[in-house]
Amino acid sequence: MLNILVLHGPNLNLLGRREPGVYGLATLDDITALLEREAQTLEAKIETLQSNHEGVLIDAIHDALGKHDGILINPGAYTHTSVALRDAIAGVNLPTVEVHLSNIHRREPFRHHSYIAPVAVGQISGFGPDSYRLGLYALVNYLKQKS
Ligand SMILES: O=C1C[C@@](O)(C(=O)O)C[C@@H](O)[C@@H]1O
Repeated sequence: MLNILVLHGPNLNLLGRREPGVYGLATLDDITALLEREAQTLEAKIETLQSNHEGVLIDAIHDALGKHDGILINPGAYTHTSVALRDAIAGVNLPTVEVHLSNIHRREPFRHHSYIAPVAVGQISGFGPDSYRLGLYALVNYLKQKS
């Protein structure tokens, strides 16, 4: 059974009350429940972590080696700032899919650039909680085709 690490970056613990006009009303628990259901359908397993700290996310990526087959990540604002997160993903070389609730490309210019995208298999952006569901689906299918 494929084992996927789901990572959420800073401020995503506030989902549900954080800028609902941009991010909607779903909480992180709602998204985890959605992903658990999708994982069951795909016959995959997920493990979830949210952190507001760059180093904790980097450690989790390192720890994924040998434990997880792929990574689904919403890096939050670290998308646009973190060379270290990008290097961690490149370093472990585990297939990674980047997701965003909002469409980062139709928002402020500083959100248009992602340090993560060049080291990801792909990016899904703009579909609210469905970005995660579609991302998990795409990642699992990618891994199944590879093996
Ligand atoms: O924290 C976030 C959330 C986000 O990653 C999204 O899911 O739409 C988009 C980022 O620009 C922002 O900093």
